[in-house]
Amino acid sequence: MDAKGVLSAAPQEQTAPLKYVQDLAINEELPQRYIQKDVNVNGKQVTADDSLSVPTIDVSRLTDSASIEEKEEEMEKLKSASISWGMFQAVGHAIPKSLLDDIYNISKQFFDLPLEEKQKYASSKVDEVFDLQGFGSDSIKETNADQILDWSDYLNLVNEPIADRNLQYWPGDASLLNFRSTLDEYSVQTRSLFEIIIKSMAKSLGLEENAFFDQLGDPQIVYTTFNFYPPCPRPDLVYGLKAHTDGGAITILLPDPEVRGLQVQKNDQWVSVPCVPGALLVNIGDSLQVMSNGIFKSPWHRAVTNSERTRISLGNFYFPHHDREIEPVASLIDYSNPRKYDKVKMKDFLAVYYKNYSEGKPGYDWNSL
Ligand SMILES: O=C(O)CCC(=O)C(=O)O
Ligand SMILES: [Fe+2]
Repeated sequence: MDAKGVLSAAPQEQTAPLKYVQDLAINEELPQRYIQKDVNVNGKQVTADDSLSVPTIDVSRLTDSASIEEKEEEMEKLKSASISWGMFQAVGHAIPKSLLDDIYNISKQFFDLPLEEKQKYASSKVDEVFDLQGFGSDSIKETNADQILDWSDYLNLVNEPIADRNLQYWPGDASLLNFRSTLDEYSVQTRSLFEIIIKSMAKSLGLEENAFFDQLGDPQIVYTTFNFYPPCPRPDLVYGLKAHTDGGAITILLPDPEVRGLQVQKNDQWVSVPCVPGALLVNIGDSLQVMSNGIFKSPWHRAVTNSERTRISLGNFYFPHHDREIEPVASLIDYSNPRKYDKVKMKDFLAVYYKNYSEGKPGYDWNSL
């Protein structure tokens, strides 16, 4: 999501953030509540097996500019990546490198603003279900007093539908020139990429191309989250973002072009995701895992910290509308793959998802409640 703050299980007061992590990184000793108790965050669990690497999909080969053979071949790769990893590097996506550079630079400029300026866009308490927007940092939720905090600040925005944008949280030109126009341009382009991917994913399973897309409803909800991870004095003990699954159908992530930090779990091992210039990282979220009846995986992933360099990432999260009900596509249910999930209203799904998220559990365990 994000996850981390955009959603809230129920209307409730939220404890104000203790501090922005950017401040902590400069000024203070590491507070206890960021320290993981039982893991060596950057330790042995990370695989050294070089043959385990996140697959790459050439999106240009999924479009009409490709031959039938190319399309079939790439669709097969997409299917296999979605089943076995739930994550891939998207290349050939037609979004100009200059636009990726612009949106990255704007993100960096936002976090570089003086704190008083950023606080103009600060998240306030949760006043509506599923609505914590703005600039903030991880905070202890009432539902989970033992929560260990993530070493990151964020700016969360509802991006689509455009009518639902809450512009008080969107840095305006007086703070940061071109923030809105650049994010707009980036979002138009990532939306086309999202549609190509989700339709190709349906076709790769032999479904009609809108089988997943239509379940998302109209309007769909798109959240944009900017993640800012300052250098951390104890990267061995502290997560930038604790392990989680994303809740939407698909996430399109612009990872930091130079600083690694994202890790994804595969075969019970953590695999570090390399920086690939010009690529976007796509991952499946819990709602698409449900719609695909568990055939596609919503991967368990996390961001680790480092002691030297700031890292920034930017995610666009494509969600079904809160009022939609989602369920496995009927033709993906059969004797060999019986129904894994009941029909569920997104609102109910998200309430459980967010609770699980803050407790460090996979969101899709909602079905066990
Ligand atoms: O910073 C990253 O690489 C991961 C971000 C992420 O997983 C998220 O925002 O949900
Ligand atoms: Fe994520």
